[in-house]
Amino acid sequence: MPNTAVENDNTISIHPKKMIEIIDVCKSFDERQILKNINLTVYDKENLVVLGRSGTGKSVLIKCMVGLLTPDSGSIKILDYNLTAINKEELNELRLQVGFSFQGSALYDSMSVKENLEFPLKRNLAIYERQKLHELVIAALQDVGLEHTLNLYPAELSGGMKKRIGIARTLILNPKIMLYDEPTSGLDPITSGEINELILKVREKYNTTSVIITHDISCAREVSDKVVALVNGESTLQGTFDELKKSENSELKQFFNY
Ligand SMILES: Nc1ncnc2c1ncn2[C@@H]1O[C@H](COP(=O)(O)OP(=O)(O)OP(=O)(O)O)[C@@H](O)[C@H]1O
Repeated sequence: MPNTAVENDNTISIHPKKMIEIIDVCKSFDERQILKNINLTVYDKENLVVLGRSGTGKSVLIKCMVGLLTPDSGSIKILDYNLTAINKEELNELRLQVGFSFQGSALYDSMSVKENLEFPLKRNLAIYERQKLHELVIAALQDVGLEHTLNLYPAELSGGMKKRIGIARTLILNPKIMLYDEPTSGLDPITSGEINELILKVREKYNTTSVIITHDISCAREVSDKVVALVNGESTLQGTFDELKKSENSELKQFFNY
């Protein structure tokens, strides 16, 4: 993790930069409380995995982090933006710096891979020059090892390829933070392993800070610096993968023994 060194007389103190800070976030739907006092901090270039069973509120949490849902209480600070007091213009600025890789890849079926990748460049960065678009699309495809799919359509891609193209489409805007929602769901173990490698490669190349939402234990083990387990909507279990593996919490034990 890179640190900011602050020199003060003869002493050097090290302050890792906070990229995401979530304090006491609660969210309910009707009478049902999904998130209960969630607290977590993600530092620069850190990979935080949010681990939890289906329906524990992992996607609700990630949606709160990009302003798609509003928490009932608590605060969310991302980069220098306070999401609980953000205006529309600032939210748009923030969204340019936060790449959200959706669970289902969210590719447009009627567009080729090339058109899918050009879309955010045109819409978000107003880049229309053909040569520039081509260079950026090829570079993003090279990053995920899929240059040869340029003219294919989503229906012609495997599940793993779709996930990679979804990541390329997010990376093309050069975000500071990557949010991955279930990056390995529905994939075989070998393809999942390739996606895990890609997540690590993305961090190295782009210096991204990442939040990875998953219920895939192998993914958590491979990519995490830190893990937060959501159990009954609470984030009380936090630590490294090995620390959480030793937890006596019965739900977490079942997870690790699965
Ligand atoms: N917009 C919504 N309105 C009402 N209930 C919702 C809404 N979004 C999510 N929920 C509920 O919140 C709970 C948590 O959903 P969420 O999608 O966050 O689970 P998850 O942990 O991501 O599960 P999975 O691993 O299966 O994707 C579910 O019971 C879901 O029905």
